[in-house]
Amino acid sequence: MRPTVTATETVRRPRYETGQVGTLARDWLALLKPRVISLVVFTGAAGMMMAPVRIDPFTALVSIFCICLASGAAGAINMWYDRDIDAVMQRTITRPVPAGRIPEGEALAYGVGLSCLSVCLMWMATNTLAAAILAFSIFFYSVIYTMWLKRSTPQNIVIGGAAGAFPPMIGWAAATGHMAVMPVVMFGIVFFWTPPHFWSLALYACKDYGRAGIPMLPVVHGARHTRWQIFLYTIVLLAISLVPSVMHLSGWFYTCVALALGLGFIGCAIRVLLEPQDKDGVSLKGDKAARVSFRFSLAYLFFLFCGLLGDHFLRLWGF
Ligand code: HEM
Ligand SMILES: CC(C)=CCC/C(C)=C/CC/C(C)=C/COP(=O)(O)OP(=O)(O)O
Repeated sequence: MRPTVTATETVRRPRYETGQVGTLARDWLALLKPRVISLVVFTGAAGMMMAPVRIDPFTALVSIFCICLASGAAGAINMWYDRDIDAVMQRTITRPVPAGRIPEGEALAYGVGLSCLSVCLMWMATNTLAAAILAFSIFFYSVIYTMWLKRSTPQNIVIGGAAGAFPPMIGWAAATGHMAVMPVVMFGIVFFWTPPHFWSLALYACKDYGRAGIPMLPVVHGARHTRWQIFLYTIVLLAISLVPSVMHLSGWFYTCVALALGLGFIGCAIRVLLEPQDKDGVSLKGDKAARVSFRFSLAYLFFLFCGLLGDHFLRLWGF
């Protein structure tokens, strides 16, 4: 059942400029959440490059394009379904569907159409395993996370985070046609990265989520509890990120990168924990530490996977 949104505060709705082709194209692009796609695609490409086989450049490009399409399609379905809550959150009110610039039916058709296209193309270009995981990721993000977990439990992104962790496995499967330990470890890294990534943002977007009636962790259990959870997850993340080193899947270069980034992320989490706050844990400093932690999370994942790739190629070239 679709919960009723309780809008208790009014939010500013921007003026819509009509008749501009560029503006319209930007809206269709915005439906795909392009900045999120960039990192999702990078993790998928990293999974593909870590695979111990040669994949021909054309197939590699098509596979990466399919991950890009699928991630965007899932984002469009997410924005179609969430149009009611996006319309009451300051952060999302300008999105094309709640702002009325793209009709909801067209957004849904776009998301479903691109989903089918991405899976079919992946299947034709690579193999059944890669296409199946791709289809499952779309289903997991748009149905399991968006339609079910997001509105029903504060553990929504812990479980739902699996959707965003599949791309390295998809990349690997596209290159090899089977699974192995390395892509599963990469899945684990993204899986445990997602909670500190998202909860850092949730700390400063808490009012928005509360207004929309979404049970995000800080809304349900408060900011103090969320700060501790971020800290604990960064510790678990450091441990998981060292699994490739412990299992001798990576060498000294990756170990150094993972240690430095992991300690950096824990440092951010400690700053979030110690930030001046009121008795409920609400920041007295405009959530500065949480904003830094969110930005760091993005850099963390990018550079950690760069570390894995760097190590892989260093070893391949005999260093
Ligand atoms: C279910 C898991 C996830 C949740 C709930 C989540 C949540 C969010 C939210 C709410 C934002 C802010 C978006 C906005 O303001 O429009 C964001 C930004 C971002 N997320 Fe995540 N995220 C998840 C997983 C991922 C994954 C797996 C990746 C990539 C591997 C990722 C990459 C990014 C990037 C790059 C941004 C910045 C976008 C920008 O600059 O506008 N996220 N995330
Ligand atoms: C290949 C494939 C299908 C990949 C999917 C990748 C994936 C799960 C990305 C999640 C990214 C994201 C911004 C989630 C936020 O959703 P939200 O609805 O909580 O955030 P919002 O409030 O900004 O809409």
